[in-house]
Amino acid sequence: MKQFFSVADVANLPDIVDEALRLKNNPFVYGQLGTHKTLGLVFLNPSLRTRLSTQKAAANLGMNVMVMNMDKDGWALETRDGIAMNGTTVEHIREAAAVMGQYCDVLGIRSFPKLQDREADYSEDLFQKFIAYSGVPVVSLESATRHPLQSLTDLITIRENWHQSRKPKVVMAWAPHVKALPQAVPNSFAEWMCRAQGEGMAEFTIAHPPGYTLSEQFTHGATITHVLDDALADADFVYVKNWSSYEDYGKIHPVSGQWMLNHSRLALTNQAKIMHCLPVRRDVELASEVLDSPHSIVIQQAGNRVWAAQAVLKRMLEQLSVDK
Ligand SMILES: NCCC[C@H](NC(=O)CCC(=O)O)C(=O)O
Ligand SMILES: NC(=O)OP(=O)(O)O
Repeated sequence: MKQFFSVADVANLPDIVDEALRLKNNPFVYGQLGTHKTLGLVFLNPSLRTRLSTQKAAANLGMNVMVMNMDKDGWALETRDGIAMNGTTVEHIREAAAVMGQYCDVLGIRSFPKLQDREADYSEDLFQKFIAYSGVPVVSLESATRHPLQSLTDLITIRENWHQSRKPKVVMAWAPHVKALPQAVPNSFAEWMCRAQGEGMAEFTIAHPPGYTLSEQFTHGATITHVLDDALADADFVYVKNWSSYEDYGKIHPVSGQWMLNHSRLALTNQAKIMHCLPVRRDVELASEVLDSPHSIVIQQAGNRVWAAQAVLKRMLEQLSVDK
């Protein structure tokens, strides 16, 4: 594996899920694989889970890790070509990424969308330039349009919590929020679940209010409804997430009806397990009574971030030794 940006970078979905679960049972079995290899984690936005779980995964593989909070500690980064840098930006991504590639064998980068210009965000310009100029394998720590380490984690967590022979019904339910959030997490979850559905691993439904349709490139094959209660009927897993509008890009539209999942809504489901990538705003996105109930698997889900990251880094390290 030379990059981890989308589900398309995974050749065999069941294989990587199985491998992550084997690593969970036996975390240190590849403890020498990363000896004398350095992982650089570059953050242009805040993070708790991604930062700590990826560091821990790398440590389990014997790697050294360096973390750079580029937004706070780095020089202001320029990504545009063909302009004189006579303003506030100090260092061009051409040099910055290339220099980090000199110090690191694998790089991870987190870069959220600005939510102002859809075409610019969805071009993934910064991420693609980072890959192009760093010259080393790059793993997404959440880009403008996707969060693949989260989505792999989500698949692992569903697998761990499903013991029946029929396919689980997985519902991604839009939830309210006070500010405009990226579509990266829901795009990515949809992209991974549509692939899983295509491979007979699940049935996937998305429920959102009118005006919150995601780009079809991520949701192709999913059942989509504007009626939350219809979606919740017989659901085995409910993945709660807010996102801002893709159509009226980055905007929040007023919604009618009650979209926050609470106990009475939960009663419509098949005793569903409740998932959220976190951080979650209690009693805005999701009722505390649900978060604090045995239905919630959000902490287990966050814990599984380690094994997703470890499975991905392991594959990148194996590729490095092939390319050597
Ligand atoms: N990495 C996980 C989610 C990150 C981001 N959430 C946030 O920015 C929450 C901010 C707040 O609640 O103010 C998102 O939804 O894409
Ligand atoms: N779920 C997730 O990516 O969390 P952080 O933003 O804290 O890394």
